[in-house]
Parts: sequence; structure tokens; C-alpha cells
Amino acid sequence: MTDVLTVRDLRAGYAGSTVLDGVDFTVPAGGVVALLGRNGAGKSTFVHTVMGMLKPYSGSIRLGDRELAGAPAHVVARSGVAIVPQGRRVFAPLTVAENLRIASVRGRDGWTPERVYELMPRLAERRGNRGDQLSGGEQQMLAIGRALLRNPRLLLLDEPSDGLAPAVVDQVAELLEQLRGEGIAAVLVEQDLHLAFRLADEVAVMQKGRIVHRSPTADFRADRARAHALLGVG
Ligand SMILES: Nc1ncnc2c1ncn2[C@@H]1O[C@H](COP(=O)(O)OP(=O)(O)OP(=O)(O)O)[C@@H](O)[C@H]1O
Repeated sequence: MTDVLTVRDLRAGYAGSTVLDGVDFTVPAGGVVALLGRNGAGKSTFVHTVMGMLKPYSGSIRLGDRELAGAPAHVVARSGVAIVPQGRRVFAPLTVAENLRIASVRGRDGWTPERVYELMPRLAERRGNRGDQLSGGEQQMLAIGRALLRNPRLLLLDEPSDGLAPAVVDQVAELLEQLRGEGIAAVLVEQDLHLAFRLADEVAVMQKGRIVHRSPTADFRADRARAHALLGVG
């Protein structure tokens, strides 16, 4: 299968300090790859760099045939990459409907607010509520809905379970499972291993700004000693 995302020897960081120290990473078309690693390994820095929110020092970020390294976020977004940021960042003073409306890409086929409401009936019920009147799970769904309205080929999910109660994580997981059928490829940064294992086809582990391991999810799950050695959990 062809890869939708191909990252080669990516280096990036903040104010001259290096966080990403030569990342090689691929996502197959329609595939979901979990990006795991301890706190501070560089996972968020990686998704921000792919999204064009942080300019890399060097290296290549290709979406299909298109080179995106160094391109600003709006160009990356237009090329078909959408991010569901850590902490969700919905617009608090705007209603659900307004949050979705401003995320809609006019004149493009594909996702519409109505289709988002069909997928997430809970959001439809709360369409008149402001962002800051939503529960954490509803905010996460809204953040996912906003990203879908960009009609992405690649979705970057930065810790979607963060700060959510287990039952709510389960609802978000069900939603993301439904999306698997849509053929949207995804990078899933997650601390919640159960969620990562449930959703991802493959697992990659980042350590100190490099990918040190990659395997099919089933293989990774089966080897608890290795998971423990790589992540300090088990
Ligand atoms: N805006 C920033 N300015 C300076 N340094 C930063 C900034 N954001 C992150 N860092 C540093 O970059 C390193 C990697 O952080 P990053 O958030 O990418 O890790 P992470 O793997 O996503 O960790 P976590 O799981 O804790 O979110 C850390 O040492 C962090 O302190």
C-alpha cells in the first residue's frame, strides 16, 4: 500500500535546541499508527511540526507526492492534514454550530456539519450550547468534528483521551472506530495504551526525538517485557 505520510530525517526543536533528532516515520493510506513514548519524548513536537505549526530545521515531510516541510499550517491544512490538538481548544464563546461553521471548507465535497451531527448525535443535541458549556467528552467530539470538516486525508490526534473519564474515553474510542470505515489515515499520540491498542494497526515508539521501535499492534501487545522496557509500563 502507498504511504499517505512519509517523514524522513526530520529535525526540529525550539530556539535552536533539538527535540526531534532525525525522525523517520510513515503512515500507510487509511492506516492508523499510534505514536507512543514517555513524557517529553517529542510526540507533540512531532505532530506540530507535521502540521506546519513548528518549522523544521531539516528533513522531509511528504503527504503523498507533495513536500510540506517548511510550509505554513494553512497550506498543510489545505493539502489534507487536520489536527485534533491536545487540550481540544474549541472556541469557548461560540456555540457548537458556530464552531463547526467556521471550520467548514466552502465549495468542497465531503464533510458537512450535518454529516458530523449524524456521526455524533450528542453534538446535534447540543448544537446551541457554547463551547465552554460542554463536557470534556463533548468538547473532544467537537474538536474531532472540526477536524473532519477540513476533509482530511490524514488526521493528527494528540492525546484524545487526555483528561477524560474512562467511560468517556470509551465513547471517543467508539467514534474513532466508526471513522476507520471512512479511510482517513491517522497518527494517534496516546498515553492510554488500551485506547492506542484498540484503534491502531501499528505502534511506533519515540524516545528522545527518534523512532526506536515500530511493529504491528498485535506483536507489541504480545510482548509485555518489550513494552515495559520502551515505555516504563506494562
Ligand atoms: N513551546 C516549547 N518551547 C520550548 N520547549 C518546548 C516547547 N514545547 C515542548 N518543549 C520541550 O520539548 C520536549 C518535547 O516535548 P513534547 O511536548 O513534544 O513531548 P511529548 O512526547 O509530547 O510529551 P508529553 O507526553 O508530556 O506531551 C520537552 O523537553 C519539552 O520541554
